[in-house]
Amino acid sequence: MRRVLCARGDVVSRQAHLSPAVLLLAGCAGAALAGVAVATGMVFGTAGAWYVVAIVVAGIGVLAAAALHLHAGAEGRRRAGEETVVSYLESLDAAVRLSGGGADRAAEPDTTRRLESVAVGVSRLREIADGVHGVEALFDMRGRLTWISPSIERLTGWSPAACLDAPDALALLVHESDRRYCQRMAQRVAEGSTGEDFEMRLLREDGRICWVASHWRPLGRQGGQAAGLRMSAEDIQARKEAEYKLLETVTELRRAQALRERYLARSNDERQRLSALLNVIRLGILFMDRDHRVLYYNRAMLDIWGFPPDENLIGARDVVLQSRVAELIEQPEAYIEHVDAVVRTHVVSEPYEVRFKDGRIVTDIAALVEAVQGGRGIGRVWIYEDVTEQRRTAQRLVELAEHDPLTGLYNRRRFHEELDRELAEAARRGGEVGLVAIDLDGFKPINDEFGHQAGDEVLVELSRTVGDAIRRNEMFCRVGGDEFCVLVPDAGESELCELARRIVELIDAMRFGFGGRSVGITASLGIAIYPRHASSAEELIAVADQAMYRSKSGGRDQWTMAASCGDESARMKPTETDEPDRRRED
Ligand SMILES: Nc1nc2c(ncn2[C@@H]2O[C@H](COP(=O)(O)OP(=O)(O)OP(=O)(O)O)[C@@H](O)[C@H]2O)c(=O)[nH]1
Repeated sequence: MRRVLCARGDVVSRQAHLSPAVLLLAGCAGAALAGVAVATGMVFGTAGAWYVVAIVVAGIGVLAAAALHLHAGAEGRRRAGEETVVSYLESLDAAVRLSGGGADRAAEPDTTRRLESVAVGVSRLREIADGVHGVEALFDMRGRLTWISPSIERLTGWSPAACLDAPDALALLVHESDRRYCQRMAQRVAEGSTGEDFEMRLLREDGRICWVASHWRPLGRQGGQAAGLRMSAEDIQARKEAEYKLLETVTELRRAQALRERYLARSNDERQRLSALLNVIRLGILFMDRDHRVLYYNRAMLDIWGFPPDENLIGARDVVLQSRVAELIEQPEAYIEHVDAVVRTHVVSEPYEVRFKDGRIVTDIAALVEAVQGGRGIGRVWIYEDVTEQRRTAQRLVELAEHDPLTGLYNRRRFHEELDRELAEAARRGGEVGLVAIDLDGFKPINDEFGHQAGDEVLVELSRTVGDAIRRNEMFCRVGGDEFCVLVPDAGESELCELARRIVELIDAMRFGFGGRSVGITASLGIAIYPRHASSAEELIAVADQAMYRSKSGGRDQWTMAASCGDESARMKPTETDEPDRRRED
């Protein structure tokens, strides 16, 4: 007899089939008795009577066999019923224990009361089975579903009946990706494992997926052999969705983190490259944030402002920096004023020259650092450049361009510039400008006789001697080989004559020792005054030269004042009658 716990929790006892062997045995017994009766009738000759007896006996035999079999069937059913009852009692015990009942009821001897209890227990079991939240399912050892809780319908949409009718309940209910694993777990339990816990996906009737936490347990294992398998499944879809969401969030976070790290690494690389670049350039770079605190600086900045190479200025306020550098520069107040003015503007500042006490010259330029998204600037960048060398080089170039390299006096180029400027100024103010032209007498013979070096010496010494006699507002220039001139602003005739006289005397007094001999030299001078003698620079030079030539032609070692503008002949060409102003004092 086979017992099946169906979906409603009913016990269905199937009628035992009449065993053919029993019927055969009973028939044989009846036939044997009939045979004995026939044989007896034949022997004793009372065949008709014995036939009747035989038939009766055979009938009795068959009836006896049938009675015996029926008795045996009833006994089997009784035993099976007892087994069922015992099984349910066990379940009931468990149910009663679950529902808080005492164990003593099971010990009551009265069978009726026990059966009533069994009925109550069965009813409770049904309630429990119907009301379980998770899915409970029983399988036989061949893997066939024998019962499943109604909750399967809520979970999957499949009714219990549909599950029971399915040829393979696991194929119906379990997602194909997890099916083999589920079967493997069941197999392990069938082979002796006490239980297997795992998670799997159920396939809903509508095609969607539902995650469950599953447990395979052996059912009624006796002597190591399980009577069936029980599968429990708890709906964990919400948890799985939360896990998925969490996983997605974590994945998203990881992706964002990886992205951030990649950008950070790239940004660090960029910063390193920029820092390397900024550290090799000679410009001092200083970034101040919008709160006037140091944000970044390079090595050159430390160097320019005299900070030690390991100085940490990050976060230092601008006023602190200013107080640190104030003692290094020549006009700290003016510089601080300049900085204050710059930070009030939003434009790129004009280069500002800072002079250091040690002679260095540094320029600064500042610009607002705009925010990427506009709005307020995020700080200010200051760029410092030590221009000391540049200035020195420029100064040297200017000197070379404006000075005579041998004597250091201003050269012809600078003389012309200065002459134009002075004439313009005199014209504007209605003043006068005097020009004294000087040409050495007999310089060539010194070169020829004592060498070029000796000539140079004469030129240098003369420049120094005459230069010492020149006032600060006067300009002494070398305009040719042995030609010089003095530009005298705001000078009257008498002053110019006095100057010429002094120069003639100074040169005349000079002595040089060449070749063991004492050698002297003289000069011829000509004086012209703007605008009295000329109306332009070129004309003034020409008039002064003419006066100078008159000094030469008049015997040298003397000076000559140019004739007045009205005296045409005096300005054009000296003649015998053009007596130069000999004002030379011996
Ligand atoms: N040593 C030297 N000689 C120079 C330099 N520049 C020009 N000279 C020479 O100066 C001389 C100038 O010529 P002149 O003015 O005719 O010589 P001078 O003998 O003074 O003639 P007068 O003016 O007529 O007396 C030339 O011999 C040039 O070679 C220089 O830088 N150094």
